[in-house]
Amino acid sequence: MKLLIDVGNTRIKYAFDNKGQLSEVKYLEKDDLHYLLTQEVLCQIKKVIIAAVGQSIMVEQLVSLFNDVKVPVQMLKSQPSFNGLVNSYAEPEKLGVDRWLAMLGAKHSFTNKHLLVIDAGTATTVDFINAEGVHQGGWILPGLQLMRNALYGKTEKVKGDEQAIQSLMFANNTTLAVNQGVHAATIGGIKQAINLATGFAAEQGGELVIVLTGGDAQQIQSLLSVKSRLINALIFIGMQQYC
Ligand SMILES: Nc1ncnc2c1ncn2[C@@H]1O[C@H](COP(=O)(O)OP(=O)(O)O)[C@@H](O)[C@H]1O
Ligand SMILES: CC(C)(COP(=O)(O)O)[C@@H](O)C(=O)NCCC(=O)O
Ligand SMILES: [K+]
Repeated sequence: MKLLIDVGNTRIKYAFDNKGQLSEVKYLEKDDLHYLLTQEVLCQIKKVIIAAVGQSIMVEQLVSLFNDVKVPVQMLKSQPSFNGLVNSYAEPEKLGVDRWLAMLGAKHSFTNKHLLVIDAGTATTVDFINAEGVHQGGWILPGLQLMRNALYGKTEKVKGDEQAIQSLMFANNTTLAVNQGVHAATIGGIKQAINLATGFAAEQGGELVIVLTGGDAQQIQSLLSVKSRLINALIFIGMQQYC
């Protein structure tokens, strides 16, 4: 059994791969580490695979914990190409490994499709891969929480709470104006990406699939007017290709 860990800038997620079977995805709480390090669980873990884009101190702690108990740890990095996916960055390792894995997960889930992969986490990332598996590039936007926090932090009178948004209408109080505003900005950006991706797909022929993942994926999906697929475990499906 392999333990797969995804360290994002907000949360740490983990799942187990048991001979190709993926467990459900869990959010790492403090007590979980004690559980993972119990003899019962540890003797089943043959290897730990980590993909990290943040929280370096936590990552160091995790690595040293598993080193102490002699469980091998593999740190993943974005590569120039792997399993038919081609990285477009001139410096491939600089592409966030979570973006790389989400693309690998999407490509594995929908073969021979043009893919627009959206990871709505701390940042909202958008990446486009053509049906041949060649990454055409992407965008990094502040995530929903980050946009709200930027407003709360740098203004005096803008305050509010996070709210699930049902509509993108103009708002007439501060809280809704912020919440609907940041959602509208995000959905607007995603629609722009869909337009671009649709153009590429029409030029090259073939179907476009929009794939969502990340903490805010459900919110975003509910506001998108076009069909999309939400895969919570997308990054882990990508990680399984390194098992
Ligand atoms: N229970 C939660 N805890 C933290 N963030 C949450 C929660 N539910 C939804 N979110 C949203 O999800 C985002 C984090 O998503 P996630 O995919 O875990 O990010 P990352 O991979 O960057 O750590 C937050 O910015 C927030 O907007
Ligand atoms: C863009 C990101 C901050 C997203 O991180 P997340 O929201 O998952 O915490 C991360 O993928 C990252 O640090 N990327 C490196 C820069 C790049 O991809 O170009
Ligand atoms: K993310």
